[in-house]
Amino acid sequence: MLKIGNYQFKSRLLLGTGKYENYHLQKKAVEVSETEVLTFAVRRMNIFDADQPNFLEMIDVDQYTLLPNTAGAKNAEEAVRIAKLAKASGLCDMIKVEVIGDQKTLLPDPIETYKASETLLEEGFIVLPYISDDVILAKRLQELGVHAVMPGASPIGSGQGILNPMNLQFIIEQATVPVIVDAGVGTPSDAAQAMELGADGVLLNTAVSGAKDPVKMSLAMKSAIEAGRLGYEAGRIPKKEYAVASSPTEGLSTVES
Ligand SMILES: CC(=O)[C@@H](O)[C@H](O)COP(=O)(O)O
Repeated sequence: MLKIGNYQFKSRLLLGTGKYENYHLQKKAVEVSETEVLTFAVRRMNIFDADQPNFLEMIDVDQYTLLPNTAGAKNAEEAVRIAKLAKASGLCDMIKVEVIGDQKTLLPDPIETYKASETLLEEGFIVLPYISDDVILAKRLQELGVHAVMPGASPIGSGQGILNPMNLQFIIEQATVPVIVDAGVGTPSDAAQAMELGADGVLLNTAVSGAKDPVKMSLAMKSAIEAGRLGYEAGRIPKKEYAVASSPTEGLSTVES
């Protein structure tokens, strides 16, 4: 079970809701993923305009936890405003804090993310900050009281996979809250790697929405995350420098020639 604040999820895959070719394809991709959490950018979705098409109308919203995110915010003040708007509209009290500090790399601003998280915690939100794979920032945020940390594998939408597995491992080793690897996952093996490292979950969007066959990729991601988690729980064998025979050679009668 993935536990974030007072929420519990069987699935460890969290899906974004942007950039699909059409809503029908998206609906199918979401269904096969068996995700329980869908994140969406409050500012970019037409949730406040009844005349505009809205993906949420396509699905049974009661089946999902809708995780609003503050994408589009450039500072803490904007992120807090977006989060409050989402909460006031009756959406989830969980918020993915996303404050982008640079439009070219789309990397999160650590200082504004920290400030926004602090205010939102004071306001009673369940706070999930999206951060770079910064070990110390993850530690400081969890000391602040956030409910999960969401380090990026690589830049949003880049599909480059986990660029610094050592940093992720350090974040996971010291974690007292769930670690959700968020952004940059390109392939099922990236997602499996995150889970094998001990991540509690993976949030992804582009790898599925941009795939040639999003429905198939969604299924592949689901399987990879489950396999990676199983592998982590099973415990990998230690790496050795030299070969060790797989078949036991001791205690066997030797065949003389
Ligand atoms: C949907 C969402 O929240 C994105 O900001 C997220 O970070 C996903 O990134 P990818 O598109 O790289 O999976």
